[in-house]
Amino acid sequence: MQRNEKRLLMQRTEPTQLTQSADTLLRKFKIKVTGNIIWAGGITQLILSGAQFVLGNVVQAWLILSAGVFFSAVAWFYHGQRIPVLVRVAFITLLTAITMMSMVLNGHIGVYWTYPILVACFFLFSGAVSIVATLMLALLFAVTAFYSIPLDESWRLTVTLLIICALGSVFVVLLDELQKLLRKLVVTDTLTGLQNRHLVQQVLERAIYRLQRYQRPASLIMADLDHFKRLNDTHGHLFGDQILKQVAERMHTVLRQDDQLFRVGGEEFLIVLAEASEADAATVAEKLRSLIADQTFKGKTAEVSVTLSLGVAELSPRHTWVEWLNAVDTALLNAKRLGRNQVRRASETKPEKSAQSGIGAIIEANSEAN
Ligand SMILES: Nc1nc2c(ncn2[C@@H]2O[C@H](COP(=O)(O)OP(=O)(O)OP(=O)(O)O)[C@@H](O)[C@H]2O)c(=O)[nH]1
Repeated sequence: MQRNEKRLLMQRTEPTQLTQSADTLLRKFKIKVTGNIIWAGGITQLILSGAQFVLGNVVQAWLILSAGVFFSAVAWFYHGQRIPVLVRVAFITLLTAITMMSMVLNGHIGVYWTYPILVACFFLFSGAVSIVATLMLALLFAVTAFYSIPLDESWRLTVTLLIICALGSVFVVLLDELQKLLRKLVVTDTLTGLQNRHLVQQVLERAIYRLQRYQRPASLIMADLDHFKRLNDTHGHLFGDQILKQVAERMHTVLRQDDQLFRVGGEEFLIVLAEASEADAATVAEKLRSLIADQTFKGKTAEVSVTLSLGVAELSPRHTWVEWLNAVDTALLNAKRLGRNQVRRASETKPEKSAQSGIGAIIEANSEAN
């Protein structure tokens, strides 16, 4: 199978959901939750205003009705978008004011609204801000309770509000951890533990910026295991997986700390070398080649020899990140054509016309899908 065909097939079989970044997914989720909370706030206030009209509390009824109309308008206006912090603060402040007023005028009846407001606050704000904001609200409600309902009940309310604050804080911390984990999972290749292709564009663009701004060189190495299909067919896919893991581990031993190693395809690896000319990168590539070829690999069921073909390309000031990737890809293709188990440089390779279907175009297509 042609290399580019193989990659396009891989691209098609990856679920779209996985190609979205963790941040995009979480941002969309937060937008949805925040919008729904404001809608719920608006509709609840509209219903409550009706009840106040029936009870004859006209001033309260108008106040609550205005809040309900405002919240509903905000939810409608910002539908599917991030609601600005100031609007969220206004939402919570208005609800708090209405609840405090209700506690003063109606005693216990107002108390019931303190709980959903605290919970909403945890959803509307994130991290430490939500913890501090809910604590402040709990204190405000407690003070109002001591003023408007019997003392023993005020204590009970204060304790239950503080319990909600504590539970909510645990929820915020867990969510934060989950977000970090999700972010890591999205950019990690689960088989080898290397970075997958998600951050490639970002890392290459940073290298381009450093070259343009500070004239710092950078080079790429693209490495592909030779005849890996044959190895899979002979020893099985699980054996192939063991070899892939060991190859990744061996590669690490040659690289410096600030070199970035990605697994960008099935048996294909990309290395971004900061501060390296093409000659430096070719030296590293040659070390990698001999490190893989000179020592056998031991899987659970067999011991095999494996070889690696590598392409090398230095970043030039006229390169976009896609062109740079395609340059190294073409050099690798050349290494394959010339017999495999060797290193080829982009400077000695004629650029390919089919750059549009190369690895650069594929990673670009994945980024655009995010
Ligand atoms: N074990 C294992 N195999 C994989 C994985 N991803 C891709 N492959 C296999 O890698 C092989 C790649 O085969 P080809 O595209 O024909 O390439 P090749 O046999 O290495 O040939 P050249 O690259 O031309 O030297 C296929 O058999 C894939 O199934 C993986 O995660 N684990």
